[in-house]
Amino acid sequence: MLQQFYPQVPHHYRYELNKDMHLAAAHFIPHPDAGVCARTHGHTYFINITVAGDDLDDSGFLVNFKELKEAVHGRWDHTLLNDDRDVFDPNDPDRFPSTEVVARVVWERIQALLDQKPNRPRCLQVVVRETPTSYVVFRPRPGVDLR
Ligand SMILES: Nc1nc2c(c(=O)[nH]1)N=C([C@H](O)[C@H](O)COP(=O)(O)OP(=O)(O)OP(=O)(O)O)CN2
Ligand SMILES: [Zn+2]
Repeated sequence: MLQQFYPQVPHHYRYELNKDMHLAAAHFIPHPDAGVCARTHGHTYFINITVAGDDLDDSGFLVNFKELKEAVHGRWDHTLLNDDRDVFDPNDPDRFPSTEVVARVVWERIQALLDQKPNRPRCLQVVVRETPTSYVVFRPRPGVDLR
């Protein structure tokens, strides 16, 4: 995919899959220090999700690629991210829709999906590219975010 890159996550799982997707969404950062980003504007986010595990499910999948897309694209494509008040909060900087927070909440949503699977895959990394020149990598802390 154009503009995509693949930082490696060290691990010892037998399988690793990666799912790329893009997401058209608007947002604003609700803080005066954000400058022009405090105004509503849009991006085509490029997202890469890395999932790993030792065991496959009954379909021979670590997890169905389509489920990963639905969990993220299905929720936020063509939306104003700030409107999703279950996830984003204008009164809490840790829940502003910055690239950092978007990367973390994508991880949280994907890992919650994976936690329901009997083969227990893990999401090891989420990359969110907001513009051609700006991206964030989120990796869970083993034993803290990821069990
Ligand atoms: N650490 C962060 N910094 C900024 C974020 C962010 O989410 N995390 N977001 C913004 C704006 O929302 C903006 O959309 C992106 O900013 P920027 O990369 O500066 O965009 P440009 O296209 O103007 O970048 P150039 O490289 O200067 O062309 C701002 N900061
Ligand atoms: Zn922006």
